[in-house]
Amino acid sequence: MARPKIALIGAGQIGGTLAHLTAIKELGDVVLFDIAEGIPEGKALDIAESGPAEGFDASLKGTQDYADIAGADVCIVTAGVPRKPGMSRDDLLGINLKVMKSVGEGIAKHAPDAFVICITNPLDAMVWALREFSGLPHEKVCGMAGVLDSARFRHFLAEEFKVSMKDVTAFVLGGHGDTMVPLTRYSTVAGIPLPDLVEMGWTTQDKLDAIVQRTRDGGAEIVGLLKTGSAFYAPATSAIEMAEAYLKDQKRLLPCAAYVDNAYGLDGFYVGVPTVIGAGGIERVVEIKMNKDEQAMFNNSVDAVKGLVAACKGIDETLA
Ligand SMILES: NC(=O)c1ccc[n+]([C@@H]2O[C@H](COP(=O)([O-])OP(=O)(O)OC[C@H]3O[C@@H](n4cnc5c(N)ncnc54)[C@H](O)[C@@H]3O)[C@@H](O)[C@H]2O)c1
Ligand SMILES: O=C(O)C[C@H](O)C(=O)O
Repeated sequence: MARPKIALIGAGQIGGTLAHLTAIKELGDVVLFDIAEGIPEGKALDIAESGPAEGFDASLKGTQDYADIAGADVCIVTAGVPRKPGMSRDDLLGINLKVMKSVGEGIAKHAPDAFVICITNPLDAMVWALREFSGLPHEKVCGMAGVLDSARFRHFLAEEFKVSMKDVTAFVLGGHGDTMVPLTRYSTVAGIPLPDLVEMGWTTQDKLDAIVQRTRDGGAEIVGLLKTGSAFYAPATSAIEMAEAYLKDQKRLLPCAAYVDNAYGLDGFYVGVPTVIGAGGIERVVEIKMNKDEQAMFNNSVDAVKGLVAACKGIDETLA
């Protein structure tokens, strides 16, 4: 049986890391696409040359031709521009919307059966636009953010509690922006919810609040340190977790930006929610019960994404 084909649209910091992880984990053969001549070819060759020492079987090809992604099983989209210190993700909307148009058309023409994971920011609006431009089924187009934001939350919690991050679970829902919603009641250490851990004296409410805020600012913290771009190791690893869930039909329950219809009070809208990812793509949107405060934070986040989607429609009339 042929190996799965993974097309990576964008061969920058995340694209290159995705290619490396895909090869090391032997998820399939890789096509790295980018408009920058030489970059995808150079990264593909460099990673391929690491194969003998690492011991993986995967072919890697760099290209500027969308025809090379033909028949891809998975497309992961990072094409576009990252933010710099002082910018918000939303400042990228105009420039990256144009990129989503060409990428959506390329995927529609050459890989219409692929499971598509968008990473480009501002995430929730870009995944919506990518789906519109590509015309692919909603369950085959999603965005990566919740896995990353939850991983950051888990890391900070594991440090605070001095326990293995393997035992920490967390859910961050809503849009991937300043309004994201880290849900403390649904985040646990080995099944013990965070509010109980506060009562047990493992931490204080103030410290937990600070960790929640650090999670919300997680992307900006890395941008402030790197200065020339944004995070790429954890984002790539998070997207690979989603791609693997699809390719191996794992039925993982992962938070991601998915098309929500008839749940969470939404009627056909992309935002971060818990989903089940398997061979069918986004097989299920899981509607969890929220209390009044959680619902208010979620609604606030949805409103922020609605504003960005409206801005997209204002820029490109084919989306209106
Ligand atoms: N969703 C998330 O959680 C998350 C996390 C980190 C970064 N991001 C976003 O991911 C995107 C990529 O980040 P990065 O660090 O890899 O950036 P990068 O600048 O290193 O790479 C982007 C690549 O896209 C290419 N590109 C630009 N226009 C293109 C087009 N029309 N077609 C194909 N390729 C094109 C560029 O040549 C470049 O190589 C940014 O928008 C960033 O904000 C999102
Ligand atoms: O913060 C950014 O600009 C990149 C990404 O969205 C992140 O959360 O790391």
